[in-house]
Amino acid sequence: MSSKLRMAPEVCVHVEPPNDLDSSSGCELSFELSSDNLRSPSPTPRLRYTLNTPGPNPSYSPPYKKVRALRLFDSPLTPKTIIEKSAATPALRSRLFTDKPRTAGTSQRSEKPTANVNPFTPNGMYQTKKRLRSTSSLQVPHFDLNESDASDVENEPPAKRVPLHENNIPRYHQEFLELELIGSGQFGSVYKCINRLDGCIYAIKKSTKPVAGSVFEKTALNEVYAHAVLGKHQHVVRYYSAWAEDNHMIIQNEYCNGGSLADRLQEGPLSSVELRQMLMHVAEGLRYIHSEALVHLDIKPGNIFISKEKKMQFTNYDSADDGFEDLDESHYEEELTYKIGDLGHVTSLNNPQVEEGDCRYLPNEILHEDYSHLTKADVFALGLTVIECAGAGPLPKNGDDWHKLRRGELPEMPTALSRDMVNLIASMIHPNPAMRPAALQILHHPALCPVGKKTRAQLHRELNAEKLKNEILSKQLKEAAICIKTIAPESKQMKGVSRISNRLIGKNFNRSVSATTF
Ligand SMILES: Nc1ncnc2c1ncn2[C@@H]1O[C@H](COP(=O)(O)OP(=O)(O)OP(=O)(O)O)[C@@H](O)[C@H]1O
Ligand SMILES: [Mg+2]
Repeated sequence: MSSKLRMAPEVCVHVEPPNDLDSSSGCELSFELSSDNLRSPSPTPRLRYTLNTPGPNPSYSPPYKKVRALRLFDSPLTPKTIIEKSAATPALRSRLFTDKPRTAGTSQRSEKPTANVNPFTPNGMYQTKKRLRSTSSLQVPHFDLNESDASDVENEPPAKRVPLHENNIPRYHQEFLELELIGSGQFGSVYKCINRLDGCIYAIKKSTKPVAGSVFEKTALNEVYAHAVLGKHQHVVRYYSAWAEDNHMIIQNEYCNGGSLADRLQEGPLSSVELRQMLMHVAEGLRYIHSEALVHLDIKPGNIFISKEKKMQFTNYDSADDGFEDLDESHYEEELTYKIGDLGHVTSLNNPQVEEGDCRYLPNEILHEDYSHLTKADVFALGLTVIECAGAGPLPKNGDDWHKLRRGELPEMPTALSRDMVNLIASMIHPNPAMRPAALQILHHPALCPVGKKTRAQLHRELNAEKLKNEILSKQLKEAAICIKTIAPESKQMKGVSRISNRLIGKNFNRSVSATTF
């Protein structure tokens, strides 16, 4: 593309912009040289210029003050070199030129840097809604004065704007050290990796097949979109990043060191306490997902992950050398957190694109394409997950037993469960989805909230009282330690006292109990 200054009558100069110069520069230039800006002739021009203006008496002199200001005529610079120079001046360049060449007829919008629109973000959902509204208004012809809205939508660029195959980045081996394969499923294989830079462990999921440009690209992106939106909850596997490499989709997630719930079930059913905890955690995760107007649609033990963490069970106090070294050893206990993962089937409640999950956990209504109670499909799948964890697995894929479960009939469950728990599970697999509890109702059910009759305020009061008691006991313990130190004058004697105190308090003795002995 070139901007053209007409020179009359003898010379015609083409101003060739640099390769990355777009037509906007031409626009500016031609504006600058408009007839409005014509000024008086300049002294002895080397070249005689004229503007291609409709006005009378075209001048054979430099056309206007700003061009003279460029010192075109008393410097060896040609218009071409001026533009080349200006291209090298960032401030001016950024004003004049955009980074990408603009082709004729390309709209302003296409020059924006491209990025996908995540359909699960509020903005993405809004755009989908608009698109749906416009489609439905096209299907039912009517005189809608709100046309501008629909035409806006037609002009909307597509949500997926970054072709994966054009965005391959070789990050995997550069950034991560592969430790081991930790699992594989329908979509891909998951590797335990250590990030070379931050030294932390991650679960990296790689699609088995190249997805870029294939029908699986949408599914792969769906998982990334869902992870990106649902990345901030204790009971949802955390997402860090995703990219395409060798046309495969790669997702970097939080590593759950306890494996999947399905792996855990290989060791036998959960106890009633474990079952209660698992149900509470997954229901919390579901409540969060549903509150974001999304549904998981593939809840099952293989997609619930366990994170094991050593947690200190006792408040630590000042660890100065007080002769109570045994007591300073923190008492750790392993704490399990269940997290919902594998978000490949997530869809939005506003515009459900249902991809049926595992048939063992699928409720009847989804098979009949009734999507009016999608959140309850997750509740149903969680109900069956609980049944499996209580020892009634493996669940049937079809046949009479499959139908029995869909009729709401509970199988034999080896784990001893309270009546409340049995009632809760039965309600979760109710044949009528409307009758199943919502995730929040599960959390408030007496089976999970045995203190359900106590109000929040009451629970807070009790908690504060316990904290206060704990604080007083810790203080007493500390004072006792100081007291022992001051009583024992010599280190030899001190050793004796320490021995006595060790004997008195004991390594495995509960600190709060030992404090009461003073
Ligand atoms: N974040 C993680 N931490 C630990 N292990 C994981 C993690 N993610 C996946 N895994 C392991 O990899 C297996 C497969 O993972 P995932 O379910 O995400 O893959 P998939 O291909 O989508 O499976 P599906 O067959 O359910 O579609 C899991 O069952 C689990 O054993
Ligand atoms: Mg899975």
